[in-house]
Amino acid sequence: MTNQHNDFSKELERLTFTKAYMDQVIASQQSDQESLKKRQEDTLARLDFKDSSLRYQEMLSHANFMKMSKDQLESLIHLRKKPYFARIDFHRKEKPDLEVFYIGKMSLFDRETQLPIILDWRSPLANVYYEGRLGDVSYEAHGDVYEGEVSLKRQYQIEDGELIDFRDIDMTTKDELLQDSLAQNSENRLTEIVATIQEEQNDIIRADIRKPIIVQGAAGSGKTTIALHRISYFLYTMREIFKPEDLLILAPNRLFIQYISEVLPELGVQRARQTTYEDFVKLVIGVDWPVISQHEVLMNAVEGNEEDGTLWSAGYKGSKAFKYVLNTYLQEVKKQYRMTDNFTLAGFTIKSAKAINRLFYNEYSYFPYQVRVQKIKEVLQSELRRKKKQILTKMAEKYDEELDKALYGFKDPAKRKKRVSFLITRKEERLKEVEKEARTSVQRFMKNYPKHKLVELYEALFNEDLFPRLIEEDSEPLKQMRRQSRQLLQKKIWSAEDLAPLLYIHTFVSGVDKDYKAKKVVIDEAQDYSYLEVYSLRRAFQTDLFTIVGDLAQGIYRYRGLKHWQTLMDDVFQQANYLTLQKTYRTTIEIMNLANELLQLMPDRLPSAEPVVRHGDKPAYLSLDNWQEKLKTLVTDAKQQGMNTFAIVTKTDMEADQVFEELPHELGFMKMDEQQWMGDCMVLPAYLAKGLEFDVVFLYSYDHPFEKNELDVKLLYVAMTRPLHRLYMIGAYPSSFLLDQVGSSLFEPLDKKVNRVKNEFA
Ligand SMILES: Nc1ncnc2c1ncn2[C@@H]1O[C@H](COP(=O)(O)OP(=O)(O)OP(=O)(O)O)[C@@H](O)[C@H]1O
Repeated sequence: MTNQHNDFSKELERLTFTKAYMDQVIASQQSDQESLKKRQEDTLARLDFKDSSLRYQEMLSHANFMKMSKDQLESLIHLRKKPYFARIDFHRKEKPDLEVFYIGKMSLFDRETQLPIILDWRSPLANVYYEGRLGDVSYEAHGDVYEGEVSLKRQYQIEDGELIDFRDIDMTTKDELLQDSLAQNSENRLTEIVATIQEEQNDIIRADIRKPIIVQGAAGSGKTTIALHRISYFLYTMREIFKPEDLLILAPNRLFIQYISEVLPELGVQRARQTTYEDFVKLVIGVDWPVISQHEVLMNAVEGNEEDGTLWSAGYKGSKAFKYVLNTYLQEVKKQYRMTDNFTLAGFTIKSAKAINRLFYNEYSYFPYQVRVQKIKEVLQSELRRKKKQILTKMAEKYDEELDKALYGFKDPAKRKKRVSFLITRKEERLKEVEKEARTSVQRFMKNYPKHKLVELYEALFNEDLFPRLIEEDSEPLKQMRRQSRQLLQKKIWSAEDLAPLLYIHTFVSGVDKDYKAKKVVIDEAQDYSYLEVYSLRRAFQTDLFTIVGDLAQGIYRYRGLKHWQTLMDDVFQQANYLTLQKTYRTTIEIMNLANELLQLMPDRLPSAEPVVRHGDKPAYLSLDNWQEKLKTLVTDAKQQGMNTFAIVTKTDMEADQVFEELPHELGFMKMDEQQWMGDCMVLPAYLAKGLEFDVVFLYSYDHPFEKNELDVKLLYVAMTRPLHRLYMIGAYPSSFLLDQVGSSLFEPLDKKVNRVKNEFA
C-alpha cells in the first residue's frame, strides 16, 4: 500500500505546497480580473458617440486580454483539483544536481525563481516521461539536444486535490495507471489521456509539427484522442504563431463533434473550429442547398435501393480523373479572362490589353481569378489617376496651340473671334468630357471581365456540349453521371460528392475568404474522404499542416473513400510522415479477438489489432426469442456492475427504426440521428456509431443480417469494435453476424446464461 511508502509524507507536503502556491496565483489573478473589469467599465462610462476608433480599439484589446486571463484563471482553478499526474527525477549531464519535475496539464512557474513548480506535459523535457523507461535519455529543445538520466518515474492518483495513491514505474511493472483508466466506464464523451499516453502514441503527438502526418490506426487505438492531443501539443509549441482559431477540425458528423467537443477545453484548445466537411464547404462557398449525404447513399446501397450508377458517380466525382477534368475546365474558364481591347482614355492607351493580360496570367497567377481582376482594377485606377493629368494637359496644350494659330492666323477679326470662341468652348467641353469619361472608364472596362457564379459555373460543367470536350473518352457511366448531376442541380440539390469539386472551383475562381482559411487542419475518420475532398482542402488552404487519421478497415464508404494512404502520399502530401497505431485500448482481448477475425475477410489485408491486456466476457450470441426480456436482464446486470452507456447497433437505418419501436420503453433508449444529442442509451445504425464508444453494445439483426461482402464486413467490424466491456449479438442466426466465418471458441451462445442471471435477479 502506498500509505506505507517512505515518500508518502514528502509527497503529501509537495501537494500541499503546490496547492497553496496555486491559491496565491488564483487570488492574485482574480484581483487582476477585478481591476481589469473596473477599467473596462470606466472606459465604457467615458465613451460617447464622438469617440475615436482608437478608444474602441482600446476597449477591444482590454476585452481580449480579459478573456485571455479569464481562460487562464479557469484552467488554473480546474487544475488545482489535479495539479500534476506524474513526476520524473532527472539528472542532466551538465548540471551538478538531480532535479525533480512534476508534470501536469499546464505549467506553473515560481514567480521569483522562475523554476517550474509544474511542468507542462507538452514541454520538451516532459517528453522523457513518455518515451521509453528509466535510464539514459535525451530530449530536444529549441534545436539543442540535452542528455541525462531518468532515475524515477512516478504516477499519481489525485482526486479533488487529495493525494489518493502513487506508483513508481520501472522496467518490470506494467502501466497500472493505464489499466485503471481503461477499466473505467464510458461517460459518452472522449477524455484526455495525458497521464497515460503510450510511447507509440507519443511519437504521433510529437512527430514533426511542420510536416503533414497520416496515421493508420486500428479501431480503438486512440486515433481521435491522439489527433486532439497533437493539436494541443501543436498550439503549445507554436503558441507564438498560431491561435486555436486558426485550426480546423473536421469530424464525420455533428454527433461526433458533440462527442469530442468536451475534451478540447480539457486540453487547452478552446475555440478551435470544429465542423463537418459538408457544413464547412457550404459556409465557404456561401450556398446552402440541401445535400444528399453519403450516409443516405450508403444506406440505400445497403438496403438495396440504390439508384443505378449512384455509387459509380460518387466514386468518380471524388477521383483523380475528375480532378483532371476540373483542371481542364478551369483552364477554359481562365481563358475567358483574356482581354482583347486596350484600356484607354480619350483615345489614349492607358494600359494595353497585352500588359493587362500579362498581369492576369503571369504576375498575379498565384491569386484566384476574381482576386486578380480586383487587383487589375486597382492598377487601372491608379494608372488612370496618374495618366489622366498628362492626357488633360496634352489636350489643353493642343487646344492652346490651335488658339495661338487662330489668334495670329486670322486677319479678319470677326472670323478670328468666331474661331477663338469656338476653340475655347470646345476645349472646356472636351476636358469636361474626358473628366467624365475618366470617372467611369475603369468600371466600364471591368465589365469586359466575366462575372462567374459558382453554381452556374458548376452546372455548366455537366453540359453535353462541354463535358465530352474535357475528357479523352466518353462512356455510358459518365453520361449517366452527367444526367443525374443535371437533374439534381436543377432541383437545387447537391450530392455529398459535389462539395469537393465546388470547393475546388471556388478556390480557383474566388478564393477562400480569409475568415475561413485554416492554417492547420485535422481530419478524423479520413478513410471516408475521397481523394478530391482532401486535395481540395489542401488547395484551398495552401498549407501542408494536416493531421490525417483513419482506419482503412473501417472504410465503409469505400465506393468513394480512400483505398490506400499511398494515394495521398503520392499526390497530395509528398512530405508526409506515415505512422501506424497497432495497439488498441478501447476494448477487451475477447472482443478484439473476434473483431480481428473480420479483418481476415477484408481485401485490405490489414494487420490484426493488438489489444492491451484487459480481459472481459466473451462476446455472446443470443437468439431472437424473447429478446426484449434478455436485453432487459443484460442491461440491468451491466448497470449493477457500474456500466453507464449502452448502444443497440444495427446494420441499417430501417432496422434501427424497427428495433426502436419494439424496445421496452422503461429502458430509456433513444433513436439516434445525426443531429441529436448523445444519450446514455442509444439505438443507431453502424455507420453513425463509427468513432463512438459505449460500455455495452448489442448488435441486433432481424431483417438485415450482415453478409459476407466487403461493405457488410466493414460495417460489422465498426459495430463490434464500439464496446468498452461487453458485446452481445441478438439475431435470427449466428450467421447474421458472420459468426459462421469465425472460430467457434471466439464467442459463446448465451441464452442459458441469461436465464441464470435472470434467476439471480428474481
Ligand atoms: N493511452 C491511453 N490511455 C488511456 N486511454 C486510452 C489511451 N489511448 C486510447 N485510449 C482510450 O481508448 C478509446 C479509444 O480511443 P479513440 O476513440 O481515440 O480511438 P480511435 O482509434 O479513434 O477509435 P475508432 O477508430 O474505433 O473510432 C478511448 O476511450 C480512449 O480514451
